[in-house]
Amino acid sequence: MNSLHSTLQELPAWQLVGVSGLVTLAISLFVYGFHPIWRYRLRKIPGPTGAWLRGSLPEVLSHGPHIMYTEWGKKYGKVFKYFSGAQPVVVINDAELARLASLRLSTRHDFRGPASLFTGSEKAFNMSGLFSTNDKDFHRSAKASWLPVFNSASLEISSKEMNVGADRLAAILSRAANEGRELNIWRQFGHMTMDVVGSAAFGVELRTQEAERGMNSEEAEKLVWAAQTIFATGSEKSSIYTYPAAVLPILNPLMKALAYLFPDKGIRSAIQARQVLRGTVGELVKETRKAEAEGGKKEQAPAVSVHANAAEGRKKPRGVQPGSFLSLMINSKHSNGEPFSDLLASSQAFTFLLAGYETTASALAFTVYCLAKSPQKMDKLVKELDAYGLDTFTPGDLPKLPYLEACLKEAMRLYPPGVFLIREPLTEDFHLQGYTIPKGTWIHLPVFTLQRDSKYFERPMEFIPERWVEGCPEEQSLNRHVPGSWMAFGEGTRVCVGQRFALVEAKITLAKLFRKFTFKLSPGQETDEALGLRSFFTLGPAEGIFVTPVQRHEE
Ligand code: HEM
Repeated sequence: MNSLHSTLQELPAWQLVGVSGLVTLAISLFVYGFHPIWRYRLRKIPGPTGAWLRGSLPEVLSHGPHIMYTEWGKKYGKVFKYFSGAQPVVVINDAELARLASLRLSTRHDFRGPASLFTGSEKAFNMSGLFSTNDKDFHRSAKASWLPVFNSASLEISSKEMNVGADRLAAILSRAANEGRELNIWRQFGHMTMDVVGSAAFGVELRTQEAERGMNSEEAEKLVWAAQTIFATGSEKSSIYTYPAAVLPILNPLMKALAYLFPDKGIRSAIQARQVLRGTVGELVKETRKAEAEGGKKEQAPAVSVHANAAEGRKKPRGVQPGSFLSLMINSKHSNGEPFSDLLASSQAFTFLLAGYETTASALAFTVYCLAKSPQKMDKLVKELDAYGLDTFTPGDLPKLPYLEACLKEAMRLYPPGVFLIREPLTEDFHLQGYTIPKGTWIHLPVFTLQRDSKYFERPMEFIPERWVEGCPEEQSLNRHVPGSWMAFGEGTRVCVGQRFALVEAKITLAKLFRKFTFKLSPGQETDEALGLRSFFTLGPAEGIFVTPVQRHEE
């Protein structure tokens, strides 16, 4: 000690200042790494301590929130906290409280992947979609602009495109069935939903499905790649620059500069994927504007991947025509009467494409997965469809198929495409039944965990569609009907705007496919672990879901 003292005394003053500066910095960093202020503010909420600086981010990244939230829920109860790097997160693991939070909070935190390092117009584009925006006025006018696409008359029109999409998929499945070949149904549904979004929303035939390779399939394949990449590069581990910014936010400007100057693979892919999607959508917006200026000829003028619009030649129905989503956006106005800019209109279309594609594909693939594992339930569904007897469906047919609805709802209970709902009180602390959650805390409502909780569902890990069929004994005995215990589409002002569209699309597809096929699950995928279930915000299998379709009737 004495020798340290004398060494310090011998140092010139400037070196002494430098050393004390470094020591102070090291001590501050050391203390900061425990996040004492946040820990104090959230002291009444239990949760894992986590590692210095990184908190529990490594566990969440490596196992996925679906596993960690379930594990922590068992240990810490109905409200718990953890640190995602420097960021405090409160998880509300109670159905009724979670529902209350989703109803009362209308702002979300943004994601942390490469997109969090974007600046300028790229950032503005990213933050202006209906999902990402936190501007309440803009959100209200944007949501109102979206809604006509999902009213009954519009869905009636879109359902034609949905039937076409499912027919194309059936053609692919027929080939596989004839060859006794397995295929990745998750991937196939991904292509189909991309096609449906393309035609129903933009009046464009993307033709991503393999049986229908059109002249634009390469371009469409790029779109699928781009959408997948945006989902895949959403987390902190996608780039070397995102993790440091998550644990030490002070490094954010430096990481932004480095990512700009020396982009790594994660940043490059994220930028490239956005460029592909923005380019496509931007062109569509331009074409739509041009067609509108020329006098409403839009329907003949989709910009890219143009094939004859499948909906051409119909009588004029009342709903929104395929492709008119963009016209709606272009003609939308802010609450002060100002029209949406091209950037805002494009950002909505970009959101439509992203939000409407993987979620619906996963819901479909997991329904086939659950049914393939439960031949008796599959048989019951097939019988319901055969008794109904149709091969082409309109939205009006769907309420007459209660078991179909129950199968989809039950699969989405076990495998909700969105693992948790996201909220953040931005401007003031949030008070929830005795808990005070300071503004700036991320709030997660763990849909996956709640929907598998034995508090709300008897035999929660079993696929029992009957718990959703009104009047079935299981509906009473296995389902406690607690509000908030099934929230696969969210709740409140931020509830999924595409819910009706997704349900019509998924039901029509399942109805058409199970009229023609049953499915055999390839071995080695029977459990979540074997499937390599992974999650970040969305839930999916590691590689896919592999099934062999079996033709029900001779072709
Ligand atoms: C099975 C399919 C789908 C599932 C499971 C799903 C799920 C969700 C969830 C959980 C949310 C967040 C809700 C909340 O925070 O309360 C959401 C929001 C959203 N979804 Fe979906 N979604 C699906 C299909 C679609 C489709 C087909 C579209 C578009 C056509 C779409 C567009 C959106 C948009 C724009 C939002 C943000 C709404 C807002 O913030 O106001 N979704 N979705």
